[in-house]
Amino acid sequence: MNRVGIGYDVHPFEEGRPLILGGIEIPHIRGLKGHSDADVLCHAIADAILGSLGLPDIGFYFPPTDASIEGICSLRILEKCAELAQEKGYVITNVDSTLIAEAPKVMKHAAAMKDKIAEALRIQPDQVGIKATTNERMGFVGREEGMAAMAVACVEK
Ligand SMILES: Nc1ccn([C@@H]2O[C@H](COP(=O)(O)O)[C@@H](O)[C@H]2O)c(=O)n1
Ligand SMILES: C[C@@]1(CO)OP(=O)(O)OP(=O)(O)OC[C@H]1O
Repeated sequence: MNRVGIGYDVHPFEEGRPLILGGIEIPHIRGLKGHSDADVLCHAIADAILGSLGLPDIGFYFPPTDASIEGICSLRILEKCAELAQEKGYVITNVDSTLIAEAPKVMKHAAAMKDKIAEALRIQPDQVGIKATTNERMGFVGREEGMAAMAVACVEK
């Protein structure tokens, strides 16, 4: 059986934090705000996988109220998603994602992000899609107030 899930996330920028996307630190003048490392791309991918498995969303497994996960590396969240898929007898066929951000340009880091995400999900880098677009200067992304990400995941058993 094949199943598909979707995920979406958004985080505001915050001065003085590192910018973590796809499990790597990307040079930029500021990072994203969050209870976790605020890796908006990994969060969208996590929700896509959880959705494909018919499970509750990321906040169920990693509640924003849980002080013990403050600053958690979102690759750990993807590892949990891979565990849950395995427990339910599914393999992750592929994930695809789009980061929506005015700046910085991220595609030069796509290969490094794919490697990290694939390792956490126990799949191959070519099973991980990463794309990026600006928001053509429109809306909160266009004003550089934050970033958004969307993702889909396919699983099979
Ligand atoms: N944060 C971003 C946004 C975009 N890119 C790359 O630039 C290309 C053009 O983006 P437009 O929004 O102007 O269409 C896009 O296809 C990406 O390759 C990026 O690297 N980082
Ligand atoms: C993983 C969590 C934990 O607080 O990360 P946050 O940084 O709060 O990010 P968000 O995408 O708003 O919600 C997911 C949360 O469950």
